This record gives sequence, structure tokens and C-alpha cells, in this order.
Amino acid sequence: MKKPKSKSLRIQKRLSEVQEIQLLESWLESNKPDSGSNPLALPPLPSGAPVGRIDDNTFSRYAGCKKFDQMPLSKKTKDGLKGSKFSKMTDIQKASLPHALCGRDILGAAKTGSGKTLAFVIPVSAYILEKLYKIRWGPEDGVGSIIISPTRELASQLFDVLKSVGKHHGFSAGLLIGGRKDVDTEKEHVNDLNILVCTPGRLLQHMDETPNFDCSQLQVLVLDEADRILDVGFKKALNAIISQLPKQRQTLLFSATQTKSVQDLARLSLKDPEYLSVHEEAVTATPNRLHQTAVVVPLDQKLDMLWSFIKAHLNSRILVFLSSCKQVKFAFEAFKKLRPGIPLKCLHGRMKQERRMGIYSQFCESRSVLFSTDVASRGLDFNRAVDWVVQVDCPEDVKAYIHRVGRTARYLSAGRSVLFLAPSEIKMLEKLQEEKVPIQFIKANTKRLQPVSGLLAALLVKHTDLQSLAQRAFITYVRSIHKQRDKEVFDVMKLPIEEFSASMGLPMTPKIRFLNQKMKGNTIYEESNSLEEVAAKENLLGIPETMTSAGELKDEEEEDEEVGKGFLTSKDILLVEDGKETDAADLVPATRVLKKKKLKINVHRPVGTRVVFDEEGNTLPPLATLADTSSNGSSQLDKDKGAFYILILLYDAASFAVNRRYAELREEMKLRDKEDKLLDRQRRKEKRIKEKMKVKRGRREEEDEEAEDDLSGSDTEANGVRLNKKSKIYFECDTDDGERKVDNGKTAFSADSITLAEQEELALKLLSSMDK
Ligand SMILES: Nc1ncnc2c1ncn2[C@@H]1O[C@H](COP(=O)(O)OP(=O)(O)OP(=O)(O)O)[C@@H](O)[C@H]1O
Repeated sequence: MKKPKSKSLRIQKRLSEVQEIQLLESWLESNKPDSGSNPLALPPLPSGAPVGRIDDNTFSRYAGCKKFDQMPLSKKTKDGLKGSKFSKMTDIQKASLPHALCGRDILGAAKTGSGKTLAFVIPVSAYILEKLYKIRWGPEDGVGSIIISPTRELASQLFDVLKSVGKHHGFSAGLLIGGRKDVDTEKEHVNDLNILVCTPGRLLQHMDETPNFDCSQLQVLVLDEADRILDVGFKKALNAIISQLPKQRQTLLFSATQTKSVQDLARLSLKDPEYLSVHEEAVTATPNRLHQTAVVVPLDQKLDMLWSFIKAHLNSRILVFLSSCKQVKFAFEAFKKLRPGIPLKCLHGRMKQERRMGIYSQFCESRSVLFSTDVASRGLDFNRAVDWVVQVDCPEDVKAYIHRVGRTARYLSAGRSVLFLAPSEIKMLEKLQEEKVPIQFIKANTKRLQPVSGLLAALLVKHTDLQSLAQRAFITYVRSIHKQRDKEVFDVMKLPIEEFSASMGLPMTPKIRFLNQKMKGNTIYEESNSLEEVAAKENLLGIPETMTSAGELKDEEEEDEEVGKGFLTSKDILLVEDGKETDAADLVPATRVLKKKKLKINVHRPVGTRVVFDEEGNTLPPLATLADTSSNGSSQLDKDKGAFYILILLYDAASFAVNRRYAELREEMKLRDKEDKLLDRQRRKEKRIKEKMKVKRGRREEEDEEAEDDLSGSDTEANGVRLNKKSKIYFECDTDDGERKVDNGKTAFSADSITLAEQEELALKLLSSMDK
């Protein structure tokens, strides 16, 4: 009896949905604007209308809308947007939403922090919602939409936005990222999800391993940071993913630095894509509220400069970019021990995922300094609260620069950035300017530089683990420069190797084999290696570890050692239909110096003399100050407290201390070496003497036997014994100087130094004494 009742209820429900759709269609029809009518005057959509996609005819109507309210979005989406405090659309949202809602493929480009996320999250949720309503999309229909992000943190952030905007909806969504342990539980749930937010590696893993994983019904594919995902680092993984997706789908590509490569786009089988570059005509490629500066800092002073910068901005939230995990680890560990007076954190691809997420949220919440690799360079929003972006290591290209600085000055907020350029990297400044990056070149104020090299040297003596970290960081940095593609900016032969090593507190310059070979004219890694090959060899620079599938697997392996923690964390929520939330995702010891370069720092200079460097790294006359900006010569410090002046200072005392310490260490090592050699020589000498003695003793015994044969008498045995005994004493008390002590205290010469005649004479004496 119950069955027919529930069936009738279902029919009733379906009918009301059909009525809702009809209501919407009639509303759309009746509200069709006359040409020239003001789109802002559109009345709101009927409450609860299941609006998703629009057709080409209705598209133009929404082309001029400025608010989310005016768009053909469902009440639930609008409520979600309102709840997240989004009302006015940003330029990219205005430009892309109507197209996206029409089901068109889009290549969306807009400056960093301009709201691209919503530009794809809204159509995705709108479309999935529409599907849910119109064709009764259910778990059995499989995955309807996939959003791919290059990093785990970004995927997680996207997922949060989706949750917030889709709060009132009933679709299910899941976060699939590397570094999470409970893949099996993930496999059980993944088939029930309508929307997947994922990193390429993990998605591919599910495609390969999860039974019945079905993407054949996929409707919308989104690539956030599209140029990065289409880059060589992800090429194989992405090709494998694409090969398993249906060609009939909508594809949305968004990035601040969009790809226009025909080859890339062909891989994605885009259909007449809309290229929406809202800031293409803009004077600058970066946000207008971002104040960008660059300063020339010799490589061996970059740590001094960073330390001074941090000490001068203790009340700021600072994001520091370094080029490799090892450098991040070293700078973080060393600076932490030096206690700058502000909390320090670090983020890199070799960290366990939970820790990464924890650090990310902590940095969003409180004032601190975050040392990071490029893993944090794209997409992350850090609560729009980053005051400063400091690029200690030069970014690999202009794109990387734009994404790094884009972590500040997001949406309507302001921000500042500073780029430390080594004299050999100055070409980067030109490249940035060519790409419409309004960067102001400033000179260093040497007065406020606080050198840390001396302190680091002392730390490294105390903490051997830190010394090994420093060595690795040094080698990784040098190698990364060698592997950079842009040889105009990066030239490993121009690096002040010894000075750089000393600036990290290292007592000796670590040996770098490839550099040695390069100097001899043979490079280990050919310059013609593709980035992909290089990336396969090592995860360096613009290829953050997490972004390569290899990197992700490694992290997963590490994490697999940890048992018992589930993948269904509170951050990965499946929004289930009833609205309830369900839990868902090289060191060679330093012995030889490769190239003797003349130290720029004159150690014979009297301590306390101030040295000022110009932008080429050359010394300037004493007390030259570099505080003025190049353009007007006015003191930037006076103008703006926050602006960055550098600061070079009394370098002598520190460098003198470092050099003295190195000299002491060298002396100590020389002494130990000498002692070891002496000991070894002595041991070998003793061995030789013993062997000779053995031979002599044998000869002596033979002679004694002969003598015995010549002698008459009855106590031969006793005599022989006595003779042997004396012989033993005679030879056993060898001294090092070739003298032998006999048991009666008289000195006798060794068998080596007495002649045969003397030996015979001695034997006769002994025999005669025995006769007595
Ligand atoms: N319409 C809007 N109204 C108010 N705030 C918005 C709006 N759209 C986006 N934002 C906010 O602007 C900030 C930047 O947005 P988002 O992260 O989407 O930028 P993006 O263009 O994707 O940046 P990136 O290029 O770095 O990835 C976020 O804090 C977001 O909440």
C-alpha cells in the first residue's frame, strides 16, 4: 500500500519541478528586453527557479549585468553568494559568466586577485544544479564536473569557495588531492560525487585504480591556473586525464597568465573558445594597488638583506619566496634560531599535507613570516592579508614573478613587493618592464643592513644538522641556476660561489661536481635538455614538488608510513542531497675549492670601515648612501615608512669574524692531518722493522744451530735455551730510534746496524761467558 503512495508523491514532486521550469521559461520569455533596454532594470528571477544555463538568444540580455542578482542564477546560488558577501561582479566575472552559462568554452585571463575563481565556480554549480533538476542527475550518473588545480592548497581553497557558494544546494562535491592517506575510503566515495576538485596526480590515480570510476558523463572541465597545468611539468598526467574524458564537454580555462599556444589548446579539443582577457588593454599586468620594487643585492648578501628586512617589518605579514625546498628549510631553521622577533613559518612540497594545510591557515590568520617555494605562488588567497611579498631568489620568468607578487594586493586591498636581484640577474628587470610590470628600481640603504653571516657561521659550528642543511641548500641553489632555461638572466659561472657559501655560514665551499666539469667544458646536464627531462631528474624551481606527479607520490609514500588517520577530514565535505554534511580527500665533502675568486671584501681593511655597494655590486666611496630612489632622488624612507630601503652596513666586522673562523678551522684541520700522517708513518715503520727482525731471527737460529754442531759438551740443550732467551731479550726491547736495550741495561745496536764480524765477536763473548 505504501509503494503507490510514495510513487504518487514522487510524481507530484516531479510535476512541481516541471512547473518550476515552465515558470522560469515563461519568465524568461516575458522578460525578454527590447533592444536598447537597460539590463539593470531586469526584475529578479522567481524565487527557487532552477536556473542553470541560458541559450544564445538570452545571452545578450546578461552581457551588461553588474550584479550577481541580475544573473539567471538560482535563488540558492544567490543566497550562497550573498552569504559569502559577494554582490557586485568583478570584470572577469561580468565578462565570462554569460558565456559560461551559455555552455561555451572559455579562455579567461585577468590579473591576479581579480576573482577568477567565482567566474568558474558559479557556472559549475549552476550547471550541476540545472542537471540535478532537469535530468534528475544522481550519484549513479557519475562525475558531472571536474576542477583541476596545480597545487593541493589551491585545490583546497577552491573547494572551500565551492562549499560556500553551494551551501544551499544539494549536489555532492569532493576534494581529491595528493598527500592524503586513506585512498581506499576515497575510492569508495568518489563514484558518488557530482563535482571533483582535484590535483592532476590524484585524479589520475583514481582514474587508474578506482573500480568503475566513471567520467563518461562529464559536462564541465575547469583548469584553474591553466597555463601551469598545460606546462611540461604536468604534460603526461594531463594527457592521460584528457584521454579518459568525453570530447563533448564544456571546457573553462582560467589564469592570470593565460596560454595562447595552439598546441596546448588542441590538446584540450576546445570548440570555438571565447578568449576573454579583461585586462589585456590595461597599462599594467599586475594589480594597480600593488607597489612593486626591485633592488640589486649581491648573492652573498641576500640573507643579510632578508634578515634586515624582516627586522624592519616586525608588524607585517610577509611572504618570502626562495627557489627550492632546501633553501626554504635552511633559511627558516637558521633564522628561527636567531630569533628575529616575529613568528616564522615555512611551506614547501616535501612537507606532509596536514602540516602544509595547518601552516597555510595559520599564516592566513596571524602576523608572521612565511618562507615558501613556488608552491604558494599561484592562486592562494591568504585572506587578502599579505602585506609584503619578498622574492629573495629571482623567479624563473615573468609569469612566475606575476603570480608571486599576486599573493598581495588582492581584490580591493593594497600590497607591496620587493625583488632581490643579484647583479648577474639584472636583465630580469628589463624583461619585467617589457611585460608591463610597473616595477620601481630602488637602491640599497647600506646604513641599516644587519649582517648575519657571522652569526650563521657560529650557528653552523654548534648545530651540525644545520651545517648539512646549509651545504645542501647551497648546492641545490647553484644547480638550480645551472638548470634555468633563461641563460640571459641565470648564469652559473657568474655566481660568487665562495662568497655565497661563506654568507651561509659554511666553513668551506662545498664541492660541486657539475660545476667543476662545466669549468672544464663538460656539462653533466646538457643545456638542450628539455625542462621535462630536467624536471624528471630533479624537482627544482618553477616545478614545485607537489606539482609533479612524482612529487606527489613521494609525499604519499612518506605519509603511507603514518597509519590510522582517515582521509575524510572536516575540510573535505560532501554536500549530500539532504543538505547534511558528510565527511569525504648531493654532497661531496668540502676539500677542494673549484675556482679561486678574489674576495670582494678586503679582510685587511680596518674593522668598522663601512663599505657601500652599488647596483653592480661594486664598492662605492665610504658613506655613500643608497637610500634614494633612482628617479627623483628623494628619500623613500622619509616618504613612506613601509617602503623598502636597503640597508647595507658594517660588513667588515662580520666578514672579518667569519674569515678568522675559517682560518682557525683550516689550521686545525692541517694539524690533524699532520698528526694522522705521522701516526701512519710510524705504524708502517714498526711493521717493516718487525718483519726484518723476523727474518734476522730466523737467520740467527740457523747460525746458532751451526755453532751448536761445532761445539762439544753435554748441556747443549741448556745452552741453547739460554742463548735463545738472551736473543729474545736482546730483540724484544726495540726502541724507535734503532737502539736496543738489553736486559742488563746496556745499550746494544740492532741487528741491522752490526756487522757479521761484530756478531761473531759477540757470540764468542757470550759463549766464553757461558763457559765461565
Ligand atoms: N565579486 C566579488 N566581490 C567581492 N570579493 C570578491 C569577488 N570576487 C572575488 N572576490 C574576492 O577577491 C579575492 C581574489 O579572488 P580570486 O582568488 O578568485 O582571484 P583570482 O583572480 O583567482 O586570483 P589568482 O590569479 O591569484 O588565482 C578573494 O578574496 C575573493 O573572495
